[in-house]
Amino acid sequence: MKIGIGSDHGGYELKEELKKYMLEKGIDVIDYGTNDLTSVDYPDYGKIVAEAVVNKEVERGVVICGTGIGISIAANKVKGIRCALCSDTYSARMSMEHNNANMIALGGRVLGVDLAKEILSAYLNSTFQGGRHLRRIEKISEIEKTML
Ligand SMILES: O=C(CO)[C@H](O)[C@H](O)[C@H](O)COP(=O)(O)O
Repeated sequence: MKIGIGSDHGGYELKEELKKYMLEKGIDVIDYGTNDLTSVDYPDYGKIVAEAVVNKEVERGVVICGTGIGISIAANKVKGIRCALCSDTYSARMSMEHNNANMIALGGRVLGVDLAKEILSAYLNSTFQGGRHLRRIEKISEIEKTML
């Protein structure tokens, strides 16, 4: 599996931890920045990872800012993205099983590293269940088509 990861400065430290965690597990990771704690703007990183997912450079994306809120909002503006902000393992699993989320967002100032790893693992180890959930995902795509 190839995962794209990105963060602003508020998510940088957690990004580095999660990148190391995935690499240790043999997961291919592309890091889209940021590369240090210098203040940057989360929409830039939400967008670049979201575009990498939509363009199939990576299979799924992980984005991190201070709360995960801003970067998830930004990622969800890219057509075809379903980015789920997760702060517990159940939601992370459901985001894939029910919502087929192609990205998750995490809060670097909200989550401890161990919980963040558990959330990421729950997300990566889950698969979309299809069925009634597919119908609902398709309705989300229909909404996207009507957007101006
Ligand atoms: O998106 C956010 C808030 O909605 C993130 O938490 C940002 O990382 C945060 O806003 C950055 O704040 P800072 O005071 O500029 O470090």
